[in-house]
Amino acid sequence: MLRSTMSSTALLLRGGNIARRIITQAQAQAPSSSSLSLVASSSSSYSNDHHFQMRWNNSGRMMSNGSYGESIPDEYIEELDETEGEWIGCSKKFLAPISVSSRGSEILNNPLFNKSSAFKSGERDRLRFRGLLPPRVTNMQIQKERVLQEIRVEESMIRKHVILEDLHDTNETLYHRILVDHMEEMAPIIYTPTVGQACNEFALRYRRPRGMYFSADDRGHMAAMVYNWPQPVVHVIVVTDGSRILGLGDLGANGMGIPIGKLSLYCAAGGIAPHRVMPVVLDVGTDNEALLKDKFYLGLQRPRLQGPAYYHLVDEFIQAVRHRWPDVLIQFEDFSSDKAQKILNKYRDESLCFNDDIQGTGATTLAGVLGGLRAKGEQPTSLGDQRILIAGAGSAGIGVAQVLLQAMMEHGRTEEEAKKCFFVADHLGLLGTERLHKLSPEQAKFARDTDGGMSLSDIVNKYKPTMLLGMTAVGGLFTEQLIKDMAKHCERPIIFPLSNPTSKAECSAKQAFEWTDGRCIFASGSPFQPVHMEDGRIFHPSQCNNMYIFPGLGLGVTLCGAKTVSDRMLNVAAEALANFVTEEELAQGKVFPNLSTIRDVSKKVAIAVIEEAIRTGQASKLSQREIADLDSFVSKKMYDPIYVPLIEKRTISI
Ligand SMILES: NC(=O)c1ccc[n+]([C@@H]2O[C@H](COP(=O)([O-])OP(=O)(O)OC[C@H]3O[C@@H](n4cnc5c(N)ncnc54)[C@H](O)[C@@H]3O)[C@@H](O)[C@H]2O)c1
Ligand SMILES: O=C(O)C[C@H](O)C(=O)O
Ligand SMILES: [Mg+2]
Repeated sequence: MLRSTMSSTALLLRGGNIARRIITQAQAQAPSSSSLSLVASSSSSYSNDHHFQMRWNNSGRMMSNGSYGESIPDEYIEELDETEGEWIGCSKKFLAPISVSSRGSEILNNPLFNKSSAFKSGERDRLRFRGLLPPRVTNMQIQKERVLQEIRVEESMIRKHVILEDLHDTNETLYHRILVDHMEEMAPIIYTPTVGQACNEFALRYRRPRGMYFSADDRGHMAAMVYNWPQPVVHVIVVTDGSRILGLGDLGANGMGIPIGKLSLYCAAGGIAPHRVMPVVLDVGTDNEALLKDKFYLGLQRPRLQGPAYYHLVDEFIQAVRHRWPDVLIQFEDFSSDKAQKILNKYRDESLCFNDDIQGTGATTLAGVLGGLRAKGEQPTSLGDQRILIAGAGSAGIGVAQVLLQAMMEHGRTEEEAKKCFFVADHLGLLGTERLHKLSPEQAKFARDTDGGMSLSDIVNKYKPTMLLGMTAVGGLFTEQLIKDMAKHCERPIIFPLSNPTSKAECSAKQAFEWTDGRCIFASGSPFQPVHMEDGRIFHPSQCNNMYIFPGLGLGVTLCGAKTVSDRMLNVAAEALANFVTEEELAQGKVFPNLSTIRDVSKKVAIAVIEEAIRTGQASKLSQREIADLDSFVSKKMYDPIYVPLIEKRTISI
């Protein structure tokens, strides 16, 4: 049964004694290293929570183990081919099987377990679906190539999105593999900007259920409803009430596309296992006239709940999920700004939650700004010397202002000094103290004593800002004149039109580079193609999107057992992201790392967040051993989409 050479060894491990035999063999062939590790990992494919690792030294003594102690349950070994269980590189990673309670067509129809044509012959017999699949066995590589081919010949972004979401509904492992391996190409399809169109057309394209809906008609039932969710453990929830989907406004229950897209990134970029996430829509109605009349719309066709009734519904939802999953991270997403900050303020100190549009965007933008300063040859301390014009005083604009202010204070400025750096404007012009009574406490902090109501162009000409950040959801707001005026006063203006999707960007990358003669430092919320200037120069625009922060932040807080998300965590996350940008990238005009590195970025962000949690005594879940080597702890916990051998539960349980 046991193959004798390491290179081709691929074994389904089922016994402690045999495991030792494998190790002995492996040792014999191991390079000069003093230890060799056998990692039996079900975390790699299905969860972050079952994982064991054993190390033997060269004399055959076990050096360390994981949660399963010294021996693996006494079963037997079965030969498999390389794609089922395999030794990977010199880390000699070995995949343990997953035991599943279903079999036959149930498995084929379960997107978490389905491998489609890649089910091996033995597995087809073992799980009793021989004959239910076409006979030829392929592998994941071939499957991936087929899907990529299908996506690449398709020109329409929304059709590409549909192809990928169909795959998401049928084979999550392959779906996430494709995202991990081709993040730069796939992110704009499954996430921003295409997810905006997917939300607009959500009801029209609705096929299979994904996520949970808690509606105004479910009041009083939510504590019971949460038990309808099929997974016993959930680590991350992304919830929206659909009231401000990207810059597209109130899309009601159609907003479900956003939690789905964000959670795909949690899995592929942040290494959270797909069965540990739950997308949620709170359907409190909609004030979108078109949806109220749309016969295909699937949400409640009545005006939105307001006032206490609204907040009671939110509260019932929070209590319900906390009751079933006390440690779950709740990410609030795309709530309209009048509600977003209030909800965050209510829950942030008592439970593990954060608002991505306020805090995630703040941390991401801080990282981009620090990158911009580096590109200009300036130190982070010079943040407090900047003049920052923020167009848009909603949750995003004020969230960014708050995080930047905090960072300035960390670099030695007083709050009063730091506040002077900001010029925050909304649709009525510069926030001024004369309208304090109409501003939220968070906005009021940035109101200026003079020039209240001043227009963007007058602010630029009078105060000569060094940075222009757009979070207005007004496409084209940054006109040629405005940008040219910026560039007149500042050698290298930082220009970030952050509104999404692309149609709402305050200006395009091409416009910003052309209007500043290539001098600006640019990043946008939605992606733009490289800009080819007439003189032959090529600029590579960066994407300043909160996807660089939330997956790693979520991974960090859930792994370490943090009870809350602190401001410092966001700050260290931003610094970790900023430090990830290489000199080479900066030289190309980029202030964010390539998306292809996002898993490494998320890991660094997670480690920074965990270190902060350790510092403040919040890392309740971690052992000393894990704390001593956070890098390998986090790496091992990250979900990696690969096919793992499946066996029937009654035969073995590990
Ligand atoms: N890049 C990212 O990661 C990211 C993150 C969060 C939000 N966003 C985007 O930011 C945008 C805003 O989000 P929000 O939640 O703050 O929305 P919001 O509607 O609450 O805020 C918009 C703000 O823009 C102001 N505004 C409107 N017209 C203006 C004008 N002509 N001049 C100046 N200000 C004007 C409004 O008064 C309001 O203060 C959205 O498009 C969203 O997609 C991007
Ligand atoms: O969803 C995004 O792409 C970023 C942000 O959360 C937004 O609301 O625009
Ligand atoms: Mg958002």
